[in-house]
Amino acid sequence: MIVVLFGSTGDLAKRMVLPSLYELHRRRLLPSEWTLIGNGRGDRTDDEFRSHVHDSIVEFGDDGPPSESDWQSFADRVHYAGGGFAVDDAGQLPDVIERARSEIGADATLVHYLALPPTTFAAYTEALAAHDLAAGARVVYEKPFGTSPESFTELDEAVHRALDEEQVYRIDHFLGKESTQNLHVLRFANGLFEGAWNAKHVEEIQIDVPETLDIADRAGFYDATGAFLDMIVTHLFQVAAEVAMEPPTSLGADDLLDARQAVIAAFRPLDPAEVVYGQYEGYRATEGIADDSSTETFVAARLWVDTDRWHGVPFLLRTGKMLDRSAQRLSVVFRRPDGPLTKLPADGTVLTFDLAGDGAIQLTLTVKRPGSGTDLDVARMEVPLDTLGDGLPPYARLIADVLRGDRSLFTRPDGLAHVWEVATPVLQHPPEVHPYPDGSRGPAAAADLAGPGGWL
Ligand SMILES: NC(=O)C1=CN([C@@H]2O[C@H](COP(=O)(O)OP(=O)(O)OC[C@H]3O[C@@H](n4cnc5c(N)ncnc54)[C@H](OP(=O)(O)O)[C@@H]3O)[C@@H](O)[C@H]2O)C=CC1
Ligand SMILES: O=C1O[C@H](COP(=O)(O)O)[C@@H](O)[C@H](O)[C@H]1O
Repeated sequence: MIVVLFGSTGDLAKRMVLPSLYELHRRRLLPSEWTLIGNGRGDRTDDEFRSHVHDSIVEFGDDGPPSESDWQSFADRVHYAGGGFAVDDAGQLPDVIERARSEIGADATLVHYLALPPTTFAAYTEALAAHDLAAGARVVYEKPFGTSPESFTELDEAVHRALDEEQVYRIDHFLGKESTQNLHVLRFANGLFEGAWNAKHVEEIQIDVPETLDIADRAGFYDATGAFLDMIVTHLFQVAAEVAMEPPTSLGADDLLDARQAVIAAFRPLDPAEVVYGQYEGYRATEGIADDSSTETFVAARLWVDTDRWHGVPFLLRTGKMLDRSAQRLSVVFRRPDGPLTKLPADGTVLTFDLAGDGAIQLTLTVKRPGSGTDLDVARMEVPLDTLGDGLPPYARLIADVLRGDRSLFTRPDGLAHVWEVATPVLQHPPEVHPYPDGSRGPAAAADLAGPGGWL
């Protein structure tokens, strides 16, 4: 297997892709014969690139500096091909690939990872075809796959001129999180939940991803993108689809992918009146951000899923930068049962998937407080997923899936095409942007979107 990492000197490569490849190597999860070729527009020697890879692993890997023996066996397989890569000039890449093929086999599968600015995806795809590097290859696209409905369609067409859909892996790393995958396992493995996974029993779904992070490192990218495209129509929609999907025929790759894409087609186009935008007060003072920027750094939205299962159940989505805390929580809020007990708390039965870090599943229940009488209390139990085994970080997990040829945790163009239809009313009529203090909970207007129990 020959992994070509385009954009290998960039931010994502440094933070995620290179440390993940090393993690897979350390855990012996890479194929027995593999080579990594970093690509970029500048010129570097193999050793200079290896040194960059080492620094990335030390800074962003999970386990600190690599051991000498693990590092040496990794570094020996790392090469660099400079001079860029374009239709009219392929730079050094074809020669470096030829050398790799002569070492590990002429039939080695090519995996191209496009860790590049999204505006360059189409041009690099065309260049792969032009230089005969597309046939039989797997190609990984970072997010966002298109930055508008029009650019999505153009990119999709460019990709399918060069590749069959089976060759394409569009990454959304929230699908690679352990807790996200546990959503369908927990639901379909436990009658307790599958029987109650519908509008009769569920009051609302909340997907809440507040971040304390600012955008200083990525001002240019962020100001052109905003929270709605960066997080809502990508990660939060995909997670919503994981919750909302109908039972797939099996948990096999194609069936899971089908089920997720099918339910996205039932997402109702968002109503701008049900979307709140905010911008943190210090945003415009950031270097690289215009004094009058109206980019949203916070979004709260009420999404409806038009299937019988979810009729009338709001999916409340919220995310923002520079908030008072960081969390990634998906909560299924169950309805209060009719019956002899009155004055039940609105959030007295909640199943929560903590998507951050190693992940956890929490169950909040209304119980009787010990003692005389029937005083109620709300208690929470938790299963931290790392107590059950050693999971892989999301990027490592998804890269391992690409290497195995498993597309179940990737996105598909039919689903993405509908995502743009759902987003269009908001893109055409963006809501007013409410300022919010740095380190706060976001604009007060967002509170009104939530149901009787408020945001959890
Ligand atoms: N950074 C992050 O945290 C995340 C990023 N992503 C996605 O990953 C992809 C890469 O992001 P990121 O690494 O931050 O991006 P960068 O801006 O760091 O760009 C990556 C590399 O692309 C190369 N490049 C090739 N062609 C061009 C070009 N025409 N203009 C500019 N650079 C070019 C550059 O390398 P060289 O100069 O060597 O050619 C650059 O270092 C994007 O699609 C992004 O949306 C997704 C999630 C998180
Ligand atoms: O893709 C992105 O995700 C991160 C949050 O993801 P994490 O799980 O790695 O913390 C977000 O901060 C960033 O803005 C967005 O581009």
